[in-house]
Amino acid sequence: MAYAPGSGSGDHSQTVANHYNKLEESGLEQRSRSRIFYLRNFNNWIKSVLIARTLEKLRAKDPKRTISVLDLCSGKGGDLLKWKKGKIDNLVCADIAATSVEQSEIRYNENRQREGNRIFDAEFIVADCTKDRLKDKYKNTDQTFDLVSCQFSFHYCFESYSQAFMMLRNASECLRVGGYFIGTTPDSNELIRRLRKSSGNSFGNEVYNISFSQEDKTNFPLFGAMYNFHLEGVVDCPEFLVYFPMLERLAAQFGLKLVKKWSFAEFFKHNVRHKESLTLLSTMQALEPFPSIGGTEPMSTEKDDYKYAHQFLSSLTESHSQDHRRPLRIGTLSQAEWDAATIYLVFVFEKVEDVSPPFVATPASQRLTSAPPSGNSNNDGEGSKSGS
Ligand SMILES: C[S@@+](CC[C@H](N)C(=O)[O-])C[C@H]1O[C@@H](n2cnc3c(N)ncnc32)[C@H](O)[C@@H]1O
Repeated sequence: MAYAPGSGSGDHSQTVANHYNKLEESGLEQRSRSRIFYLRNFNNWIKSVLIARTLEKLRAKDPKRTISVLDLCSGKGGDLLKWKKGKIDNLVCADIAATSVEQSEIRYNENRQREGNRIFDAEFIVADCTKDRLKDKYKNTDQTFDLVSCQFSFHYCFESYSQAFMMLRNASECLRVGGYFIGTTPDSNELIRRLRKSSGNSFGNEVYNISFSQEDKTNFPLFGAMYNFHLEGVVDCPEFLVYFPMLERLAAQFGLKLVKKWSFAEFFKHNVRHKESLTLLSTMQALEPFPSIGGTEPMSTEKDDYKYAHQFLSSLTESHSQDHRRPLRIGTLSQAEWDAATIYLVFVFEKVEDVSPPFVATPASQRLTSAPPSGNSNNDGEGSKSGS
């Protein structure tokens, strides 16, 4: 199987913007009734931990430093609270969906009022982060960042080489040396592995579905490898495979070096050992109580969806003393939600040098010989891996 050079077949940015603009903001009550209530909370937990750990790393290097953040594709401001908890000083949010940007600005202003102005300063920009140069849009012409975050959105830029180039330019151009570029995005190896296991051109379950329009399961273009992603009640739009070795290569041109890449499963296992992250897991209701708490129905009606939780609980019960009064209860995700969560990976790049970016974009794809992903999930581990 090979990745072939490609430049993307069409412009889907507007389709994506329209989709997110139309998306209603759901209230807490509505969210808690959603089939993916715990999945959404789990994804939020991943982001919270990633953000908190990265801010810790920045502060360990220089405790007194003020912290400026760029949130690329910031959406409706779902991470505003995380930035507040992280006690950052400045935030710039940019997103293509004008309605979302407006909603996030309102949310920020309400928050600022409640806090008597004692929260970070913020700026909100409507922009296509894959086509517009953000440096030209910041209020502060000398703007620099310590952290750039791109959550659940980076994949949109792999529509074409020039879009990926601009996204990385935006991510790195104002990032200071020693700063980090962090994000979450689908793992193309995992998507292709699941696609190949399926009999047709799509796969999924009751909470998510991914369908490819191309018939060929062996060759994918480096850019513009499109699939439709459907997540129950939240997302239904075109996305693009991010071939990670290509991302690393492009990032290197902008002075960004991969520090770490984890699958969500690895990230969870690693961070759940951390006391604060464990506490946060329960505060954020990121896992479903099993067995369910009196009177509440389990999220999934499929008994098999809790097979592993059941086995784990039985093993605990056997080793647990019999005289306790409260029933043993653990946290889990239904299998369908876990399968949707484990499509994703977490990445952390560090800006290691200020480079003059190659502003004339010679498609690196032209220079990349076929570089097959192994078809194995989570196999790249730590550090960088060349794509050719
Ligand atoms: C799944 S949402 C994630 C939002 C936010 N980062 C979060 O984690 O809550 C994807 C976001 O990417 C934005 N987006 C998609 N393509 C974009 C582009 N080309 N430029 C800027 N934003 C884009 C969408 O408008 C949407 O708000």
